[in-house]
Amino acid sequence: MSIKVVIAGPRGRMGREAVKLIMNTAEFELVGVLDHRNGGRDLNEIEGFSSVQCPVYDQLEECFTSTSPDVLIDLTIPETGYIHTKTALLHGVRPVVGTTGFTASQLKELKALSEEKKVGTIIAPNFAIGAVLMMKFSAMAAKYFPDVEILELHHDKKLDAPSGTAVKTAQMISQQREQKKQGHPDEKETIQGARGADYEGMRIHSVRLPGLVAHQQVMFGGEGQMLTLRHDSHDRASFMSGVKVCVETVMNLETLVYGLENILD
Ligand SMILES: NC(=O)C1=CN([C@@H]2O[C@H](COP(=O)(O)OP(=O)(O)OC[C@H]3O[C@@H](n4cnc5c(N)ncnc54)[C@H](OP(=O)(O)O)[C@@H]3O)[C@@H](O)[C@H]2O)C=CC1
Ligand SMILES: O=C(O)C1=N[C@H](C(=O)O)C[C@H](O)C1
Repeated sequence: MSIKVVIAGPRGRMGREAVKLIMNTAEFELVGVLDHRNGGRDLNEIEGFSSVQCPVYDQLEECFTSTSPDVLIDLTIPETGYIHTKTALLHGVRPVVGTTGFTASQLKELKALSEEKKVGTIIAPNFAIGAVLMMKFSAMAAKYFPDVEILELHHDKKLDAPSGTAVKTAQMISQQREQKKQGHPDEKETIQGARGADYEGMRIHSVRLPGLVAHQQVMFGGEGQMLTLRHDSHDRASFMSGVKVCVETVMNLETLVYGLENILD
C-alpha cells in the first residue's frame, strides 16, 4: 500500500525537489499540494510541473478532508510551517517538517500535541546525511574541545538566522560541553553583533550571500591546535534521501522526533 503525501510549499526550492522525490518513489503517492497562491488549480498548470497531475489547495483543512493523506511534508516559512504542523496533528496527519525557525516553545507545544494525539511527527532541521554526521561529530569533539564557534553560510533568500542546523548543532554540542563563556572576559563589541549570536557562551555566525546553497563549519580551538568540521550542500538533491527516510519512518511513530540523527541507525 502506498503512503499518501501532501506537500506544502511545492513551488519553493525544496518543494520542487520534494515533488520530484514523491513522484519518483513507487511507495509514495502525491495526493495534493498546498500552495497559498494557486488554490483550485491543478499542479500541471503551474510552471515546471507540466507532467505532474495533482490538485492544489490553498486551505490545509480542505486539503486534508478531500485527500485523507498519511503524511504532510512542510517546506514553507517558519510561522506558516508551525500552523501547518499543528493543523496536521489535529487532523491525524503525520507531519514531516523541513521548515526551520520554530521557537523552543513551539517545539515543546508540538511535541506535547503529537504525544497527546499519538500522531508521529518528525522535525528535521537538516535532511542531509552529511550534515547530520557533522552535527554528531561536533558533539563528540566538544567533550574534548569546549571552545567552539559555528559558522553557517547560506543563500541570501533565507529568512531565519541562525539556521536550524546551527541551532541544532549548538544544542547537541551543549549536551556534551562543559558550560563556558568563550573569548576574553572583558571583550567588547565596537560594532554590535561582531561576535555573533551567543548560545550558552558559544558563538554562532551567519553569512548570507548569493551563490551559496547551505554550508556549515564548526571550529574547535585547543592549545596549539584547531579542529574544523565542515559540510557543504551544493544541491538541494542532498536533502532528499533524508526526506524519504522521514516519510517512511513517521508512519510508525507516535511521538515527535526532533532531528534526523534520532532515527538513523
Ligand atoms: N530541513 C532541511 O534539510 C532543509 C530545510 N530548509 C527549510 O525549508 C524551508 C523552505 O526552504 P526553501 O524551499 O529554500 O524556501 P522557498 O522560499 O524557496 O520556498 C518556500 C515556499 O513556501 C511558500 N509559502 C510562503 N508562505 C506561505 C504560506 N503562508 N502558505 C503556504 N506556502 C507559503 C512560498 O511561496 P511564495 O514564494 O509564493 O510565497 C514558497 O513556495 C525553509 O524554512 C528552509 O530553512 C531548506 C533546505 C533544507
Ligand atoms: O534555508 C536553507 O536553505 C536551509 N535551511 C536549513 C537550516 O536552516 O539549517 C537546512 C539547510 O541548511 C538549508
